[in-house]
Amino acid sequence: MPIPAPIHAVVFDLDGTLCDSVPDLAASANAMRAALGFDPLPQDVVQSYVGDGVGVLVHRAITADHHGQAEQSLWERGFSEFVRHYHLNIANATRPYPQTETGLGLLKSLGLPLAVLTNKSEKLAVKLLQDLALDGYFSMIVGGDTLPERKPAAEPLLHIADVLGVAPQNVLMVGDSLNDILCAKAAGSPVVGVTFGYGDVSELNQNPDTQPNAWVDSLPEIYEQLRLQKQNER
Ligand SMILES: O=C(O)COP(=O)(O)O
Ligand SMILES: [Mg+2]
Repeated sequence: MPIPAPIHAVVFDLDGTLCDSVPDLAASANAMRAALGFDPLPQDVVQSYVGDGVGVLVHRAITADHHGQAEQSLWERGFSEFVRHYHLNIANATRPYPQTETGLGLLKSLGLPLAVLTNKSEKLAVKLLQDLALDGYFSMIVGGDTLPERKPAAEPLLHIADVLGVAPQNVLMVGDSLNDILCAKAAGSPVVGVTFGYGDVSELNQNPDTQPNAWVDSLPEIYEQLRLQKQNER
């Protein structure tokens, strides 16, 4: 399925879209669990806890349950231990996906402003993008605590569209998970899913409400589609 034209700006999710951050998130979740006296969790279990920000990740990692709510004082100890450890180790093993930099460079060559919209806190997102040397590609970085609401709400994407001066229907959201797709649909923006992230592609495809406009296996595929769009506009 083609991406609806015209696209005047592209907004990227971070974890599972621009970079594989699960190894460091799992290491920090397990450092936190060790500090609280709990056994470590496997990396794929921690992966299933990613996408709603660090506060929710800490609840899930303490209770070892996707829907779990830790007791308040335990959560506070866990949260401060997680953030302390993660801040120091945020880019130990986290790397951009193989085609991330190529894709961002190609999209910038089309003259499109690029932004990041993540549920990570803004401070951690900025640090991670700086440590991965990706920050220079983006005109804006919006985190889960930048505004009163975070993904899947439309607010942060509408805010980015507003600041960039682009109508929401001309902003393309690129993400790996349900929250990215729901946020884009709520904002009235087209959305592309990446098949290499943490979302479940077949589950998301089962329902039109959670299905993106298109799927790609790499970011340069988005460039190819937008380049053809631009050619056809001339
Ligand atoms: O859960 C998080 O901390 C962030 O996840 P996201 O970058 O995919 O929004
Ligand atoms: Mg993601």
